[in-house]
Amino acid sequence: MSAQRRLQVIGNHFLAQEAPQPSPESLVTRQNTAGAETSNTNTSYASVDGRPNSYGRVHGSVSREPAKWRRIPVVSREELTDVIYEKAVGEGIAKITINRPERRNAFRPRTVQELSWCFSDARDDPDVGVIILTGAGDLAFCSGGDQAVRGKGGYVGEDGVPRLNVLDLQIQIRRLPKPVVASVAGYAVGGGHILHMICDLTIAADNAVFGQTGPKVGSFDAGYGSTHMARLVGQKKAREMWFLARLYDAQEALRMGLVNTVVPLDKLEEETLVWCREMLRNSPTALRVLKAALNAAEDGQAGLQELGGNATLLFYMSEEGNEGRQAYVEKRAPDFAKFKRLP
Ligand SMILES: CC(C)(COP(=O)(O)OP(=O)(O)OC[C@H]1O[C@@H](n2cnc3c(N)ncnc32)[C@H](O)[C@@H]1OP(=O)(O)O)[C@@H](O)C(=O)NCCC(=O)NCCSC(=O)CCC(=O)c1ccccc1C(=O)O
Repeated sequence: MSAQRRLQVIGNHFLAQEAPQPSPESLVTRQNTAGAETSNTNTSYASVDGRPNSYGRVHGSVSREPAKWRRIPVVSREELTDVIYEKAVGEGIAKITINRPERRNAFRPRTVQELSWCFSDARDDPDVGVIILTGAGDLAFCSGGDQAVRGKGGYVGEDGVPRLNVLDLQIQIRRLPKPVVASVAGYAVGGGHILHMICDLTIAADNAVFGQTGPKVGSFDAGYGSTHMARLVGQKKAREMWFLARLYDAQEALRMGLVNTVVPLDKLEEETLVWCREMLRNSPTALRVLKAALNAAEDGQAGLQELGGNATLLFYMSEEGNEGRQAYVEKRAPDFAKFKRLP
């Protein structure tokens, strides 16, 4: 441990002991003004006596400071028009913003293509540990497919080809080996609702509105959009959401298990950053394998392939895995006998 880090840890220990202790009430789940449950926004950990436990003493609390965003205007050699892509300076957070507020951030094929490029960049960047997906402005996260460019076989881009390329994007987010957090203000409806559901976590502003509109406009998602929804909210509620195509406010979405927390609109980015920073403190491999495992429970053979890929990655990083490769390169028999067969 570096001297600087050691000093910081010792400092945190004393700070935690000497700082005014949060009251037990501030540590438990609170009621917001609407009377519904919101998760604690203090980022204190629950503790038996209201005092920070040893983890809290060592690590201190998570910063609520705004991030300093660096904009990346060109990705995959393409200038972004429909999406804003940013990375937080000095911390492993990437933010991808759907930027068509005049259409409530509806996506057209180009939007989806740009989102895919950004997610791909964030996946490949070893300094990025968590990715935020959000929408420009306060009125919408995303209102789904842009109905103005919907043709007979899908959404039509400049090349004139009809596409449903958002389905590929859903799979990309699902399989991305880093947490993806939806930060939702305003409407998350139609295909936009599916995008937030496919993200690993959803932080909702108190003005957020959720729901499927497909059956009202002649569309449906019989893939993740319905089956993953049923895993989140249960079969009855999923059928209600799709068959009636009603819209639900943020508190209702929280009660249904569609979102992780609800915060005041002006705290949305702050709270999203806190959740990201908290995850960034944790083992990236643990998060990666957990995401793959949770996916595998739902995704059949494709999910097992993803989980299996993680097992292979870890094996390639092990001495035993390298002994096999090294022996082949050196044209000798591998000595696997030296590796213990653990129970
Ligand atoms: C989102 C609204 C409820 C917001 O209402 P409001 O605040 O009153 O704003 P408006 O005045 O309605 O909207 C402002 C402006 O934006 C235009 N707009 C909004 N949404 C869209 C949209 N989706 N497409 C095109 N344009 C949109 C609106 O027309 C206004 O423009 P003006 O020029 O000022 O008139 C409300 O806007 C609303 O209900 N929007 C439509 C929501 C909707 O039905 N979305 C499509 C659902 S279907 C879908 O997303 C399928 C997606 C898909 O590709 C798919 C297909 C198959 C399988 C899976 C998928 C998948 O996505 O997963």
